[in-house]
Amino acid sequence: MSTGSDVSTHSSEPAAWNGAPPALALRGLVKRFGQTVAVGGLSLDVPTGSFFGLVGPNGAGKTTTLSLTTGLLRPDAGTAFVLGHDVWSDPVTAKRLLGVLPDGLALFDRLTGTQLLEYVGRLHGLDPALARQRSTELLDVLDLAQAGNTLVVDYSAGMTKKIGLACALIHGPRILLLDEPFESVDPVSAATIRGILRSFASAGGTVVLSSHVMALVEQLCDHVAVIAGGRVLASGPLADVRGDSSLEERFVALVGGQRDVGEGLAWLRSSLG
Ligand SMILES: Nc1ncnc2c1ncn2[C@@H]1O[C@H](COP(=O)(O)OP(=O)(O)OP(=O)(O)O)[C@@H](O)[C@H]1O
Repeated sequence: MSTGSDVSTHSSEPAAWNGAPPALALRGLVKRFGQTVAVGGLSLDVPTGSFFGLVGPNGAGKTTTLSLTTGLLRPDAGTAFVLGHDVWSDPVTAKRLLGVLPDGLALFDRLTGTQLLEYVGRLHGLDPALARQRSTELLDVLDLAQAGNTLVVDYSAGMTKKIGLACALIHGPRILLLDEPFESVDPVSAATIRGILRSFASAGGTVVLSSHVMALVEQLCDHVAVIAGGRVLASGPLADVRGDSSLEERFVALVGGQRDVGEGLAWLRSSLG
């Protein structure tokens, strides 16, 4: 397991690999928004073929880190390598390898689900017949077939998440980067998505997901990184990070800050009497 202290020894120098590069190598990523340091010198390796969980408290910098990794946000310092390709100096190659489900994704929501998927497939260079075949299959597997002719703007939150996932999958990426993929998704669809992701990983694909649900991360992921304050507090194989405790206990111990309400919010209780 690596911890925040040894992570700080990474630099933002170009990476050199011993053998095959990892799926993702983040090197000294920094991103500020005004006075806020969202990501403060974050370095992390995601092994190829791993099922990697990113966990951290609200505002820890998970979404910003994923956006820096996918080229959606430009870092103030540092860079990200996708299978050895620098996201900023070789963006086309790097992005072709990625399937991304961003947080609060902006979809072309005046298209129907079918149109959107075929459009995204064509953008990725699929020929029309293949884009259509894959979109039909994805809509079917994700239980969206009935909604294929509905405008995406009229989808529920969970349906929007699922069509976003389908968009991330349609070109057959090597690495999936998924920001809260299970948020708002019903249990049956969640089981389907778990099945899709597991079969992708067991075929050699790499999955990186962020989640606040520790039980889910423990169930799915073989590697995990705990992020807080824009830095990695711990990362490595799940069993090493977790140790003898549950991931949730380890998370709370690392991150701290749990508030005891005590006598506070008295007005909330008194209004009941
Ligand atoms: N576009 C932005 N403008 C200003 N501040 C931002 C912006 N995006 C993120 N931040 C700030 O950067 C920090 C990290 O935010 P980020 O969304 O990356 O955290 P997170 O770990 O994904 O949080 P959550 O679990 O709540 O989704 C927070 O303090 C947030 O307020």
